[in-house]
Amino acid sequence: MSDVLRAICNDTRDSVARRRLARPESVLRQHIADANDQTRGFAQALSAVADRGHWALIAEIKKASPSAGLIRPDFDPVTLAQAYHRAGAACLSILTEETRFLGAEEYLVAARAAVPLPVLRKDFMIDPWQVLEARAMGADCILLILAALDNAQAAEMEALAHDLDMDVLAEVHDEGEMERALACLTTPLIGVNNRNLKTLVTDLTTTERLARMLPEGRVLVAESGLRTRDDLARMGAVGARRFLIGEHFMRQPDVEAATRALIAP
Ligand SMILES: O=P(O)(O)OC[C@@H](O)[C@@H](O)c1c[nH]c2ccccc12
Repeated sequence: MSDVLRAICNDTRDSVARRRLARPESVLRQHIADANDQTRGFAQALSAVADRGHWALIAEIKKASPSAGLIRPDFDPVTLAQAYHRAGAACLSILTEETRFLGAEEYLVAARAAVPLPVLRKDFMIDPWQVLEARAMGADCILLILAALDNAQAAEMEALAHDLDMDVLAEVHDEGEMERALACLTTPLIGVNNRNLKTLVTDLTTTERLARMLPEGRVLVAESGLRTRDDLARMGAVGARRFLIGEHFMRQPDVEAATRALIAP
């Protein structure tokens, strides 16, 4: 069986080596200092919505994916960000991985400038340099995929993100990764990915199984494969109030209407 995650991380390692030559750590740090841009409070924005009893949506901007191929040919990150914002999304998630997801740093920069929402940089973080890069491009939160990291790497990247005032979404897919995330990370945001990144198979019972492992002080983000109000209700039944949804919205001609329809009370 081919391991998609491993292949993507290998490509990412090469691409990071190239990008780092153009913008070494000192350059990124100077850029961050010069920009003097405040982050927007990603976890806080989700809680503000969830605590009022509404579904808190992290709305994803994604042109393509390894499982679906090209999802949205007429892709415009600014139009999509504005539609999500008008529809009441709490936050955005923007793919910056270039090879398999056809993402780009420019998409994140342009979308974030167009709306006041906090933004997750959705990428495969395997090197602390990428955390600085994320902050330099304007990310308010980074994703740490436990399946791609050992505990020491995850903890180091989380500490750096927090130093830079970014939030961290820890992503897990099985019991072992959940235990590791809870043991080595302090972030409240625990994402359960219903999609196995090694096989790309999606199964909503993943969140149902892992939700019960969450202790007090951590909050669940249900990720991937969510398309219907029934899906959200199912995730809600095990305590999820926060959802990360991309492909379903990217396939809709009217993204604003589809977003409203899914998260309406
Ligand atoms: O498009 P979906 O099935 O609604 O899923 C969104 C998001 O969860 C998915 O893009 C994702 C979750 N974890 C990831 C890690 C890397 C790349 C992508 C992802």
